[in-house]
Amino acid sequence: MGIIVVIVTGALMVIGLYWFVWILGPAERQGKRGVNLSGGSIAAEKVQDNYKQYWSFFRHPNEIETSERVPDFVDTFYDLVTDIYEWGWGQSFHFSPSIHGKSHREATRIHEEMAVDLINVKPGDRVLDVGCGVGGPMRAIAAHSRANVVGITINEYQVKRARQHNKKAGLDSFCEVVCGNFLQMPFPDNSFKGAYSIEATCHAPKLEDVYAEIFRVLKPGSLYLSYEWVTTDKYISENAEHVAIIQGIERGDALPGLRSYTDIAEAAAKVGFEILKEQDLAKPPALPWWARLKMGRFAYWRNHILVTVLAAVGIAPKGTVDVHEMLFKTADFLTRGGDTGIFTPMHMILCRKPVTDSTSFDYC
Ligand SMILES: C=C(CC[C@@H](C)[C@H]1CC[C@H]2C3=CC[C@H]4[C@H](C)[C@@H](O)CC[C@]4(C)[C@H]3CC[C@]12C)C(C)C
Ligand SMILES: C[S@@+](CC[C@H](N)C(=O)[O-])C[C@H]1O[C@@H](n2cnc3c(N)ncnc32)[C@H](O)[C@@H]1O
Repeated sequence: MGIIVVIVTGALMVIGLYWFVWILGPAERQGKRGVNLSGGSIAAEKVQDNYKQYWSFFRHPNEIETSERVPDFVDTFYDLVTDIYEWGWGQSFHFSPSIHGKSHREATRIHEEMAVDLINVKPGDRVLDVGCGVGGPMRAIAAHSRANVVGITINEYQVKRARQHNKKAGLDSFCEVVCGNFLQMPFPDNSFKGAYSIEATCHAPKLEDVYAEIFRVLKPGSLYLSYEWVTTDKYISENAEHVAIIQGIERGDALPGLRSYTDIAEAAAKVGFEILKEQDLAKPPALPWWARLKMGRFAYWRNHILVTVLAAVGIAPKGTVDVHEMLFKTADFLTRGGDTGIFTPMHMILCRKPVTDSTSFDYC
């Protein structure tokens, strides 16, 4: 009898310790804890309703390409997912190629630093981060380049989080965060010496519209780099499995219809950019960007149990379980997109705003 009590007590202590570490401990070494999951700026009791509205809107992404309501629903999406992303992924909301011998964190940073290295900015230059999330890339880029980075995101909650992180990292004098729509940016013409967007412009219903805005605010002669989400040349629109994978990615990531890799340079050229370079960074010899998603599978199950328990006891908002389940399924679609090679989240394009006779005077 005595031995059974000891074993049961020991087992309970181990389980308790496990939950303590995973509930109270942050998933990616820093950032969110499970007990702090929220619905962003949405009141806890409205999270489930907002999730339902989001889901019914994004059920048919191809049919909503022209909808003016897209930015509002993208905003709702980021209220719903921002805490879960930070908790389970970190402060950089994007993928990067895996690198032998380097951690995810290091690989992420290398991918971010490459973006700013390619746009040739100097210390003190004013650079625009289009769709900045909670600012993981912005901080890495400011620290690496000593440029002044201005980030824009449509989501108020992300602005709050990004400013907190900037301050905590001691980078608030280099990093500014603005809440706004990248389709109508609150910046004067010719006001930035460089711009980049990391896995963000895929949310624009029409790529030309956001590219035209970026073109407008850039100084002539300066460079813009983007990592785009696209279907590759392996995607066959008559293949039912391919279509299901792409639809799964669109629905779970608030995308108003994924574009083909051929659309990117076309959109950039249409608004006036010169194309300097275009490359799918996911192609071999790059190691799979989706390896991190695959490796996390066990953690997702654990997170699912955790979120269910936290929602049941009223710590996390009720709809958190639905949102987490949606992300769980999305991770699978993304992995299949990577395995089949029909999708890439890192189709890179590097462009320049040309210097014309009438504008050359502005570039100094
Ligand atoms: C660029 C975009 C976001 C890309 C990624 C940062 C996110 C895409 C899918 C997300 C996740 C899927 C599974 C989640 C898991 C179930 C949970 O337990 C922990 C968080 C996840 C790993 C989450 C993290 C972020 C993503 C990888 C899009 C929106 C354009
Ligand atoms: C997947 S996150 C990437 C964030 C950041 N680039 C990173 O890598 O961490 C996409 C970002 O684009 C922003 N976004 C989407 N649509 C937007 C719009 N219309 N205007 C401004 N920001 C937008 C989202 O709010 C979010 O911050």
